[in-house]
Amino acid sequence: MKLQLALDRLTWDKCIEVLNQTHESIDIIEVGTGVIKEYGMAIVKEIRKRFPSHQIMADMKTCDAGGHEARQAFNAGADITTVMAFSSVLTIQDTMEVASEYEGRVMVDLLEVQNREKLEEISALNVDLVSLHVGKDRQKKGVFNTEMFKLVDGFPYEVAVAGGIDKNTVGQAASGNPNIIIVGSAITKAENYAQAAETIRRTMKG
Ligand SMILES: O=C([C@H](O)CO)[C@H](O)[C@H](O)COP(=O)(O)O
Repeated sequence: MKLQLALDRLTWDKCIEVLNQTHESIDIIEVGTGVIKEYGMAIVKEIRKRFPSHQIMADMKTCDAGGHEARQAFNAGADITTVMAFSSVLTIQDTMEVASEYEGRVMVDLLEVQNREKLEEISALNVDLVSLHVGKDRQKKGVFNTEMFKLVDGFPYEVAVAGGIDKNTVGQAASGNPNIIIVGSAITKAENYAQAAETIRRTMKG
């Protein structure tokens, strides 16, 4: 089970500061959508340069122009890019094709998806990695909970989970045995980033 740190709503310097203090506790660095909107692919390139042995996910949250956006992410040094499950199948297909050209991966973000038909539809596109995700705004009504695993039950996907997970809830999230646990604010808003990341990592490993 891997720990992915999501860098969201942070300045360039703060992203680097948080990573300098947490890199030993995390497996995957997520360059968040808002950070990419602020600084473009330059920040993905910078993080690639500074952390050459970490996996990097560019959270592009692509919903159209899949091929183009995937190319942007992989050219900048990302290993994984994201595409929204509600996008056209053609967008997901184009994203997948470019990923295979770069030997990269695609995480399909299931934000707001509630029906398993969508899961059937994307499995025909060779998608192998999805995220069960409670979005930032939706978190006002509740964070990630284990009921959400039902959506992917029986499908062969690798699964990531995200949405307000912290040191108190990471054990519960880990109980569903996801492949990746994504944590953002619980680390980036902590007083001591290193300690917060290490506590979460130790708790999820049981
Ligand atoms: O993708 C994310 C979300 O849409 C924020 O823009 C986050 O990376 C994900 O939700 C994890 O962050 P936290 O919810 O702060 O743990």
